[in-house]
Amino acid sequence: MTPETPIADADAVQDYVAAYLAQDEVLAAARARGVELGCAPISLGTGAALRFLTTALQARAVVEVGTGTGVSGLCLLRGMAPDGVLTSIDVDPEYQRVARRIFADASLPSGRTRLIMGRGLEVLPRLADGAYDLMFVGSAITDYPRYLEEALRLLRPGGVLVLDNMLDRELLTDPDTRDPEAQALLEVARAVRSDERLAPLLLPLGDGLLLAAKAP
Ligand SMILES: C[S@@+](CC[C@H](N)C(=O)[O-])C[C@H]1O[C@@H](n2cnc3c(N)ncnc32)[C@H](O)[C@@H]1O
Repeated sequence: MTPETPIADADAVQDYVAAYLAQDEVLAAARARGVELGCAPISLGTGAALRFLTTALQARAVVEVGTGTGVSGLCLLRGMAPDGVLTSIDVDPEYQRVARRIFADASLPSGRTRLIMGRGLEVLPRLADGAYDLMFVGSAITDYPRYLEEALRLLRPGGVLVLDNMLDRELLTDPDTRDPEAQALLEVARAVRSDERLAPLLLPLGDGLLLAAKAP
């Protein structure tokens, strides 16, 4: 489908969104590996949004939690400045091994990516204050409220926090309101909305993308 084709139904909307993301062979391979390994790569629309954001921010330093097989990393890097560095954190060394290979296949110099193995909440406190243009988080939902605290410290003024899965239907329609993941989503959404230092924007892409820009 091309952007000129009329939109017929909900599935067609996803194709329509996808037409805005140039998915070359490397990106398609990263996505296929992610699906094969069961690590749920970001959606095409989310990828387009990440590339858009790093381009608009002229990002030179980005941090993400949840490397996976490198789909989100590739999208972020494609918008970043040519000498920009992506710091990507994951608990799983196997996923990071696959992502390292994908980044090499994309002809990215090794200095453009810094892959750190560990839990987000253990690694983020070691990173420098105010040094990042964008932080992307797509894993460990129960930790989201703590990621927000870290983002407020790590982002430069004008920097953007991007949280994925914010409209996860299964979680948000779960009748068991004590579910820790559902609680964490609601808590972080409330915290973002009520923080005067942040300008929020919720986009219905993928499982829901919450953007929060830190006031200059
Ligand atoms: C949904 S996948 C990420 C997909 C990736 N963003 C992509 O588009 O290819 C989630 C990843 O987060 C990692 N992960 C889970 N909990 C984590 C944590 N507490 N800290 C860091 N990484 C974590 C998993 O190992 C997995 O690779």
